[in-house]
Amino acid sequence: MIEAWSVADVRAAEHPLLAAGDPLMERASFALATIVARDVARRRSVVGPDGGRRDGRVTGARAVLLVGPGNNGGDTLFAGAHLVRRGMGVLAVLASEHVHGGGLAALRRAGGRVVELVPESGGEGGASRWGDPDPATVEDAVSRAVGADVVLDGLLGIGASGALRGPAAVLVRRLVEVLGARTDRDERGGDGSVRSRPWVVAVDVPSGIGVDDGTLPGTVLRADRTVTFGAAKPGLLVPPAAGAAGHGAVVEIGLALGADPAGPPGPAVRRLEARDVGRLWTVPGPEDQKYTRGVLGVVAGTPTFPGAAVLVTSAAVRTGPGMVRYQGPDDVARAVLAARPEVVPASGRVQAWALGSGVPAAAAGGAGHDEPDPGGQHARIRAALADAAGDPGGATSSGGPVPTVVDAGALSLLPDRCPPWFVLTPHAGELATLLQGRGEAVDRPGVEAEPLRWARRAHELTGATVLLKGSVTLVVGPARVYAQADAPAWLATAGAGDVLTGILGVVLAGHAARAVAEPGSVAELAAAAALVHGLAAERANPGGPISALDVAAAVPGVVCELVAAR
Ligand SMILES: NC(=O)C1=CN([C@@H]2O[C@H](COP(=O)(O)OP(=O)(O)OC[C@H]3O[C@@H](n4cnc5c(N)ncnc54)[C@H](OP(=O)(O)O)[C@@H]3O)[C@@H](O)[C@H]2O)[C@@H](O)CC1
Ligand SMILES: Nc1ncnc2c1ncn2[C@@H]1O[C@H](COP(=O)(O)OP(=O)(O)O)[C@@H](O)[C@H]1O
Ligand SMILES: [K+]
Repeated sequence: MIEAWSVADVRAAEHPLLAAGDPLMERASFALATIVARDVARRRSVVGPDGGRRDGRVTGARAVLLVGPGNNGGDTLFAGAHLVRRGMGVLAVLASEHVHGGGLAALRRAGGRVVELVPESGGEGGASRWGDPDPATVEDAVSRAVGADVVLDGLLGIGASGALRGPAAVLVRRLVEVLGARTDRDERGGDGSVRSRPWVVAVDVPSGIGVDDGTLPGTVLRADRTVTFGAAKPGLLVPPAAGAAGHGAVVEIGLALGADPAGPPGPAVRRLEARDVGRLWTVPGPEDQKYTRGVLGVVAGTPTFPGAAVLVTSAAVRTGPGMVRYQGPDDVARAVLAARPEVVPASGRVQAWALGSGVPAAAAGGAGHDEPDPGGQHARIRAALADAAGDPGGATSSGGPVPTVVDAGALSLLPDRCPPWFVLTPHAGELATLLQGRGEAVDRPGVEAEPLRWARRAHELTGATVLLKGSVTLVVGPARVYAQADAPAWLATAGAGDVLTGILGVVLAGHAARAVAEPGSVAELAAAAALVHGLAAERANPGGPISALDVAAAVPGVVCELVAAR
């Protein structure tokens, strides 16, 4: 599991170490330089006599450091000194009135070059604070950066507030413009020697991201790699900022995060990895029979949208439940059975529900709609929601509350308050509609700009666990947040969400008692389902187009590998 800690928690953990004189910056900058040198060697790899590639030389490679006012700039300058000692040509661009004095002195001693960023007009005059380094205009600095092998973004770290300001902001905007015009295809010629884009390494975080909330308050230089110190930060996992972080590397610097029982309750954001999910998968034993393994009840699809019912049930059957029961109009049930003869088209006791995929939302206010209840599915969903909440008077009694996936049209049928074992699975547009219905003024772009904030808000307003779908799937439940980024972008295809509904339903059915008794566990189960969904999408056709049904077909293989590796 990757654990991301808030800025406040990182600062609190750093405090006693700094007070004791621990050389945190030395550790951080040495590790940073080691990773940068390794990346540069890989990027400069050459074809050997045997035809295989081997790492190239670091000596002679060029690094440009973008240096801001704080310790983030300090880390970058010290790392620059290490890179000079490894034979690299290093140029620091000072983008701030003040920079870390010790770092600057170390870089100079090592033999690194320094320029001071000045406004295009030539500056306001006055002596330079940095021992008269050469002035560099934004255009100079950009052309140096673009021509380098590697650029280290050390403008701002966890001390950032809001968008980059001042000359650093101008520099980054221009650099992004120039780099944006170069495609990844430009990177390497056939002999491996052509590089028209430098490798960009963000120091601790890409400068100017919302470190705790994952927002992008202004232009940010997208990194190919982020080397982060002590622990991952939420903004490296949460969109949209996560998209600027590239590959991750966490450098251990001795912070005892999570070790103090009186300290913070846990990481701000978590990301499950494959081995975590293998461990929590329910594997049947000899004593099991179909009813002990978990039965999933599905209410999905309408005569107009029968495909969703086929997709939910297909994915569910492929995920390994004891049984899948389907409830819906006869012609939809026939389509389900034609695709999946394993499905039982009758009501009965279930350990989890999957509701609403392919069912239109109820019209606001209810009355006056052409077809107020398409195929009778709204009535079935209402009954199932009451059953799931533990209402004993319902037509289908499961004998107690059961965990439930609430997708698509079922989101419009929720009660005011839900138990945390309801998992709402909106995409950004559906989340905006749900929030509008509860008095929030937010639209789809608003949700996309601040998905963590709005998923949290939906959790607060409804009480339910909220799984917000997207390239990174966010799950917010009681005291837990997960950010899963397991899926290829090819998964953005109609019906993919229905497949997730089926997978998640079966995961919940396999852990029904725990989900109800320990509300905190529901978010983890939902994150696990998102991981399986994403891996199945990749496995369905690595690197190419996929159909939703192909994702469902790939689930058994993914589960098999996860379980075998635990
Ligand atoms: N934590 C750890 O364990 C370790 C941390 N380490 C390193 O320290 C880094 C944190 O250092 P830091 O506290 O000096 O903050 P950092 O981000 O470099 O700069 C703050 C300065 O930027 C300014 N500023 C703020 N926003 C701005 C904006 N939008 N646009 C322009 N300027 C802005 C702000 O000015 P102010 O807003 O206060 O006027 C202030 O002067 C951390 O990321 C890591 O790299 C490691 O060395 C080892 C262990
Ligand atoms: N850019 C992307 N990269 C990876 N996965 C994505 C991306 N965009 C969407 N997804 C995933 O694809 C699925 C789409 O679901 P949804 O929007 O509900 O579609 P549908 O309702 O047609 O099934 C979700 O699981 C979502 O997380
Ligand atoms: K940075």
